[in-house]
Amino acid sequence: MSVLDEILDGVRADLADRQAATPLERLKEKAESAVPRPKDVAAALRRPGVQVIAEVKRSSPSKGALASIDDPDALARDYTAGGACLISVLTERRWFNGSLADLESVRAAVDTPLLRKDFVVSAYQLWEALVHGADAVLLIVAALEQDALVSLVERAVSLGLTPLVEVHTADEVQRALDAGATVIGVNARDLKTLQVDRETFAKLAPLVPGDRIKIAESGVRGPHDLLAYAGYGADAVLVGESLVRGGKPREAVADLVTAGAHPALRDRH
Ligand SMILES: O=C(O)c1ccccc1NCC(=O)[C@H](O)[C@H](O)COP(=O)(O)O
Repeated sequence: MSVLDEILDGVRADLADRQAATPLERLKEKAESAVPRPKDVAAALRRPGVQVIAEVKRSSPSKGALASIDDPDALARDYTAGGACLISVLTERRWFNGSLADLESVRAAVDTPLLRKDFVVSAYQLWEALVHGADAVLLIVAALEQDALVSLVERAVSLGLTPLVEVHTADEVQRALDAGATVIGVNARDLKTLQVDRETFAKLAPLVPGDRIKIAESGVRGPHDLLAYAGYGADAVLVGESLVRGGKPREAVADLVTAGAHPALRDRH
């Protein structure tokens, strides 16, 4: 069994518990009564230069505990002050020590668009994302059969959520395009082996049509990695570990944003 399979088993078990506690109809009532329409995440990602997506990440399967992050809203404020265009909030509990409460807390703290970073296998999780303040939601191609991926992309869009469709192989790029993805994340991390290969983006980016938004995920240690990804056409980078471990998240994001704003990178869309 791969790491991804293990993660998905736990996700399905925890999801069943939440569905038993809060029926879908209740989520829908909450969404219709008290939730503003999600923000236009694609517009944020299409701003000039290479954008920075900053992640709230306490732990991970590959590195274990990273940072306690007792105050996710304070971290989100630092990310926003540094210039992040989108904040990724890991909500998976067992491996990442995240929660929907984290998403809700960050939503209350900043106006920056938010990505629910989880292992989505059901439309119920899209409604959860909406109700807890997300503007975008991660859909991992490797975790989904094609019919489920197509259905979840359509459902997310119908709810106003921007699907960030994550790939790691050429076949998954094609599946993402076939599903209508407009925002494609290329994860340098193989979710089955946990190995990080920063060359993955260079290999797959040419397969993504120029009218789609390309995000380079994982392995960004600093501005040099952002510039390397930019050289292969990244519109944005998604960064977790180096930000939560570095001790100065606002400054670290600002350094990445400055690199992404280099004049040579401005006219890219
Ligand atoms: O980070 C992991 O170990 C991991 C393992 C299995 C599935 C997903 C995983 N991480 C989610 C991500 O993709 C990263 O959190 C995100 O791309 C940021 O990566 P990094 O900057 O390297 O922390």
